Amino acid sequence: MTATASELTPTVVRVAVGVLVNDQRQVLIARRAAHQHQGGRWEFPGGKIEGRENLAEALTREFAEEVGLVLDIPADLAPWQVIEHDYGDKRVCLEVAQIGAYSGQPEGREGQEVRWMPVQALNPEEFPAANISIIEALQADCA
Ligand SMILES: Nc1nc2c([nH]c(=O)n2[C@H]2C[C@H](O)[C@@H](COP(=O)(O)OP(=O)(O)OP(=O)(O)O)O2)c(=O)[nH]1
Ligand SMILES: [Mg+2]
Repeated sequence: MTATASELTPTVVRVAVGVLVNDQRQVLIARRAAHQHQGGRWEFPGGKIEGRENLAEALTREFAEEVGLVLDIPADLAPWQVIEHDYGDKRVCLEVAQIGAYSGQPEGREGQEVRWMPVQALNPEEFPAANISIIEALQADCA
């Protein structure tokens, strides 16, 4: 029997991820809730790209919902990195963007821990495995 396209191509979840570095070379991170996929690990704020959203729209919505920040980013923001990763239980494609400007004070709007972490202190082992190339690039940039 011939396999259907959906059997051959497991769903890849598109995720918008925002990397926000302040002028003290600290990056905004949040702790994923225990019940979530990759629960307990630190992440860069973001989430699933919904419907017809583009990257800027998804990041704007997620940063408002999750950390209460208003982003000042171009509507046609292009990803800095695109990372496909297969966790075994879930396949993701992270569209990672650097956030140039924002307003507001970050707070965990969903009860999660949120903090500014010095870029050089980021430990890849505390993040989802897909994040390694993000952390390596940030640490090289800020070295
Ligand atoms: N936000 C974010 N997600 C990441 C990172 N690294 C990484 O592998 N992921 C994965 C974990 C999840 O499988 C997926 C993000 O999905 P999510 O469940 O947080 O999406 P969401 O914010 O829309 O949350 P929800 O409403 O569905 O709970 O991407 C990261 O640095 N930030
Ligand atoms: Mg999220």
